[in-house]
Amino acid sequence: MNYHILPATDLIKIMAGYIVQCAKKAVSERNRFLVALSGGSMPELLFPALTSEPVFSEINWKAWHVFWADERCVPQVNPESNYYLACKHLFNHVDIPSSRIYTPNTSVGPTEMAALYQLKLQEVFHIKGEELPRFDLLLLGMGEDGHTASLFPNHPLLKEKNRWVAPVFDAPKPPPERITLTLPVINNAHCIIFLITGKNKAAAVKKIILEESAPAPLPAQMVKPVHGELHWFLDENAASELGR
Ligand SMILES: O=C(O)[C@H](O)[C@@H](O)[C@H](O)[C@H](O)COP(=O)(O)O
Repeated sequence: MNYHILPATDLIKIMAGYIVQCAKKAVSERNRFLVALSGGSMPELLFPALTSEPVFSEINWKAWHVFWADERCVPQVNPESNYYLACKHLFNHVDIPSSRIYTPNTSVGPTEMAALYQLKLQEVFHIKGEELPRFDLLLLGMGEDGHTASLFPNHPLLKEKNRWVAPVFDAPKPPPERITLTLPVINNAHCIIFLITGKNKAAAVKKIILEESAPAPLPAQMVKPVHGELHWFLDENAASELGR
């Protein structure tokens, strides 16, 4: 795991630079960039750094294929929707073809929404047989309880082995109904970058980094790419209990 601890403005600049490199590598090796976004504070904090110079022109936006690590089961026009936030802070400012933005269908219930999203992954990643989708980049946040995507502490979905996308009916962070990528898919990514800011995350960050061998690991702690890179970008507030 690689930690980057910096004041918030520098943190976002450096993180944007990593995203540029990751996208360039994917495009040069595989001709496209498969990324999954998160919601929460990330769109507002990070996306303005991607949509403005010097980063904006460094990115081949037409090569992006965009999924979500999780989505809330709310209409897409609802400000609680992760798609809505991505539109506001990213899609409205860049030229990603709309056919490459894979928005979960929120007009059906969580079970069908998750199943349809899994089929979409299968189609776009050209999966046949037993393989797992392999994202070039997953952008993840972490809640103060240590949840990531919509995988919450002590939830049975932390043990999911088969499904790539699962419905959630009981998220402790509202809204309760969501869909989420599961750990096997998350941990199969080429690169995973967490953005974690704010003092309210400091206790969970401390627990994860300094008490690594706790008996019940927090969801964010279970994110360990099998054959990929893991980066944690922490602002000084989130890192404030690390006793550096
Ligand atoms: O839709 C969501 O709720 C998210 O994708 C979720 O996993 C988020 O990333 C964390 O809760 C952190 O959110 P904050 O950055 O707002 O603390």
